Amino acid sequence: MQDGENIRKTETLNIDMIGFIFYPKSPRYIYEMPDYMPVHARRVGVFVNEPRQTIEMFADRFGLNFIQLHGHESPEYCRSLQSNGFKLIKTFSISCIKDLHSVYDYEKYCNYFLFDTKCQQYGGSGNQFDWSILHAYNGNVPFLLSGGINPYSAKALREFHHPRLAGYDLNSRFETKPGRKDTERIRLFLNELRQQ
Ligand SMILES: O=C(O)c1ccccc1N[C@@H]1O[C@H](COP(=O)(O)O)[C@@H](O)[C@H]1O
Repeated sequence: MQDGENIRKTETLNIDMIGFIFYPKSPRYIYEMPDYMPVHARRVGVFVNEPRQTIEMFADRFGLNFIQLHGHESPEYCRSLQSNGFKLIKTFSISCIKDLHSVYDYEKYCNYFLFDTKCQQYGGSGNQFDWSILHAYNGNVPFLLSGGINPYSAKALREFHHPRLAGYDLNSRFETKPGRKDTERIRLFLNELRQQ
């Protein structure tokens, strides 16, 4: 998210985490702190194949609680970030069961995994993948479900169960424009999601 007032409003919806995209090619890219930063929601920084110095600089500047690695970062790189005190969310791009094979190499170093749709531009595609592929994931690390989740996804999400599912990542399908969330759309969606 990019705008202070928009962040403040979104946080009132009892969101657990709010994300900041530090990928320069993204329309959501941010490099200066907005005039309001989340207090209750955890701050997540999203990086794509960045060197450690860049992650450290933004983590310090934005007071990040989690680092989301959305590129081709290796297990060794995750190990080194973790040993420097970072809490990690490692993204895996999914289009078939084979895409889950490498996740187990990252287990020791990550607090969460994030399963997103495989696409050309790393993330923010707005497209969903076949969530049933995730039934093949039998690791211990909890995961966040991502990729094109939209205001009409609530029913399907309520019907999707997995013992390690820890949360949902709402991005481009809940925006008025890149980097700005439609808080009313999120509020209605959360109400529907929480229905029995
Ligand atoms: O949103 C972006 O611009 C972005 C760019 C580069 C890497 C990740 C990015 N966003 C992440 O992509 C997923 C899925 O988003 P969507 O729902 O399909 O729009 C999400 O984790 C975002 O944090």
